[in-house]
Amino acid sequence: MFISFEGIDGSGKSTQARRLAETLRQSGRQVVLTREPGGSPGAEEIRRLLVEGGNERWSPETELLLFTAARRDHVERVIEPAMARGDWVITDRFADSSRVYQGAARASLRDLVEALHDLTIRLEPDLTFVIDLDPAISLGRGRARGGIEDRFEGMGLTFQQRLRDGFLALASEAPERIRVIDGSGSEDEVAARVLAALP
Ligand SMILES: Nc1ncnc2c1ncn2[C@@H]1O[C@H](COP(=O)(O)OP(=O)(O)OP(=O)(O)O)[C@@H](O)[C@H]1O
Ligand SMILES: Cc1cn([C@H]2C[C@H](O)[C@@H](COP(=O)(O)O)O2)c(=O)[nH]c1=O
Repeated sequence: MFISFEGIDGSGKSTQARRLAETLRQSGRQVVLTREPGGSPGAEEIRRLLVEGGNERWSPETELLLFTAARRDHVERVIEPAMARGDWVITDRFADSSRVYQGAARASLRDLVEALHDLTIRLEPDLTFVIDLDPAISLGRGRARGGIEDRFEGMGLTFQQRLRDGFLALASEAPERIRVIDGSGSEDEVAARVLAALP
């Protein structure tokens, strides 16, 4: 089973991905918990290029190519081998992040995002949880981690609202794969909603 967690910056994806992995491990399953951009040594190097780039270093097209190259390596080196072993794979972000951040909210690269995905990735999660949260709340969960996430968070409330709309639009296009989880309330409350939405 291949599961992705998606959503705007600070919505609680990493927390919920980790909690689901812990719950599944407690029930005896082998689980690989991973993330994007990154998840494999090569993809983590590409993540550093994106982080160190700052806002001005890469054009939107180059940035999309870097995210896609990182994903290709992650799929080849981590996700597919884990699935071949029969492990569960839980990833904190996958292709829907490119669809929304690069394809919908930031630049008009939607067709290129899909073309690159079809040519080089050709894999979708069995199940995707979009952790949905009002950006006023996620931005309020103030963190200053100094990384790529801050770059997008720094683009403000309007941008984060566009991202949220993008994830909700994707969910309505693929209801068989994507479950929207209310990300408000305590960690425990959100974790219970995720578990209740597992098939
Ligand atoms: N339900 C919750 N209520 C309050 N705080 C939360 C909740 N879930 C997570 N947090 C806190 O909010 C912050 C962001 O959570 P987390 O890192 O899980 O989000 P994220 O969506 O993975 O963020 P990013 O995409 O920016 O990496 C963390 O400090 C985390 O401890
Ligand atoms: C996979 C992927 C990610 N992004 C953006 C989304 C976030 O702002 C950062 C990653 O930060 P996180 O704290 O690790 O979630 O990168 C993107 O724009 N496109 C992508 O494909």
